[in-house]
Amino acid sequence: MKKTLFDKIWDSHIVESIPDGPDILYIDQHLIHEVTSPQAFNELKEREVPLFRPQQTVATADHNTPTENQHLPVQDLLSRKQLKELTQNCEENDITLYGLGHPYNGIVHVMAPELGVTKPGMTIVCGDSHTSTHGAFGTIAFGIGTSQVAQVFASQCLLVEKPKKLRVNVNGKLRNGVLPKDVILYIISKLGTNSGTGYFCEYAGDVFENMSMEGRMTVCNMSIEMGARGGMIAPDETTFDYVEGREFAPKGKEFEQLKTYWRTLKTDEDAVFDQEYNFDAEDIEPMITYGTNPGMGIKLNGSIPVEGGKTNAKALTYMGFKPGEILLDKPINYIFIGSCTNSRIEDFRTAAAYIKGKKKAENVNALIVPGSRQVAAQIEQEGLRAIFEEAGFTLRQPGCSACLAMNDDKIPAGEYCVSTSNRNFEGRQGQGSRTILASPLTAAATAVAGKLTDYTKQLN
Ligand SMILES: CC(C)[C@H](C(=O)O)[C@@H](O)C(=O)O
Ligand code: SF4
Repeated sequence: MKKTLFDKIWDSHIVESIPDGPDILYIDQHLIHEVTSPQAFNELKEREVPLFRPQQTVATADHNTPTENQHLPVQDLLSRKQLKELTQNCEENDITLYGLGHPYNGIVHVMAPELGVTKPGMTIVCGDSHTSTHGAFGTIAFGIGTSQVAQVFASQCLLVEKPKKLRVNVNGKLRNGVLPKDVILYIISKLGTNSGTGYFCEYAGDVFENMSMEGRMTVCNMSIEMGARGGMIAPDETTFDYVEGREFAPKGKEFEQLKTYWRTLKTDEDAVFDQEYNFDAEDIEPMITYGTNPGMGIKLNGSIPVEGGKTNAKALTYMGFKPGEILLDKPINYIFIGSCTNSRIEDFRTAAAYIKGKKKAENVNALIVPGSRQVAAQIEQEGLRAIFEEAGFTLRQPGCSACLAMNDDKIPAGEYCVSTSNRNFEGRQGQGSRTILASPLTAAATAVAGKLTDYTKQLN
């Protein structure tokens, strides 16, 4: 039978299949962070079950971590306690931890790929919904709940129902100034936040084939925002080149052998999907969201839909917008370039290229937060820090930061923030804060103009 990329990886990881029931799936790599691991460790302790394969788990601290003075003891008591707990749990269970201050520390979905922990053909889980990011490498990667974290700790396996299969094809050539973030915001705005429920999504077509790994990660990251369990892109030469030479990537002959296997990881022609959607690259323009879920997206120079039902009315009240309103030229006081969606080096290169020689507007607080220590180091090496600082942007240390305000980086109530993160839920960036999701280029241009602005006119 013809198989999809998803089938190939899934089927090769089945330890046992329960007839008409779930599969027991082998998990190659478990990633953990401070927020969703403590209960799972406690469960193991209570039941006196040892960790089965600690060498297949990697830990980082990212959600609660401060983005300033990371060399000092953490000020916030709750965060300090949680980080200490993570350290202790990792020590007691022989788990490698790249904690705060470690050169490999960063947001879990940024540091694992850049270290070569994430590789094609794997199964990867983490107690975090945006684990879908790793699907960019042609892996089956998805978020799990805390009790499942304990299950993986104890058995390196997961009891899980095989999801249905969905494919989103985008063909053609993207317009100038349209970034991967615009592509995924466009897809979600067209399909809605529930379209992926029960499915695992494969992204296919010219647009993804021509995308960098950073771009592919941005796209796969937001799969969960259309309800999909995960998203993936077939690995190709772009993927292999990215993985090659990374710290934990296989080397030499082993790498070459793996590459031969990885090349087989693509959907067979004529393989059947349960659902399929097609889009034209030429139709995609820079996107922003106007509401309180990531599906409420419009073109940067478009207008808010007039018809939208109750959710829309509630969302618009929260956002302080009106049906039919055009958001271009709307004054914005905060921008945030960061989060596991857009905090990789390419995102900062794009922003810096636009910002270079310009200044942020007086009214704007512009926050730049790299996804990892390695990205921070690259920003330094490539001279991007000077560009950001001369333009009046604030460059901080790595972490989830203002993506979810579990730390000190919060957007004040009532303020708009053009943010490169993935969620615009009520209060997501701080109580009463209003998030407008966008690409790093839209965020950078907003900071310079002090308002939402159509930067495409400035591009040549
Ligand atoms: C804290 C964590 C459980 C959560 C997630 O699962 O996504 C967070 O990362 C988020 O983005 O909301
Ligand atoms: S950056 Fe945001 S979306 Fe990503 S893991 Fe952290 S909190 Fe979740």
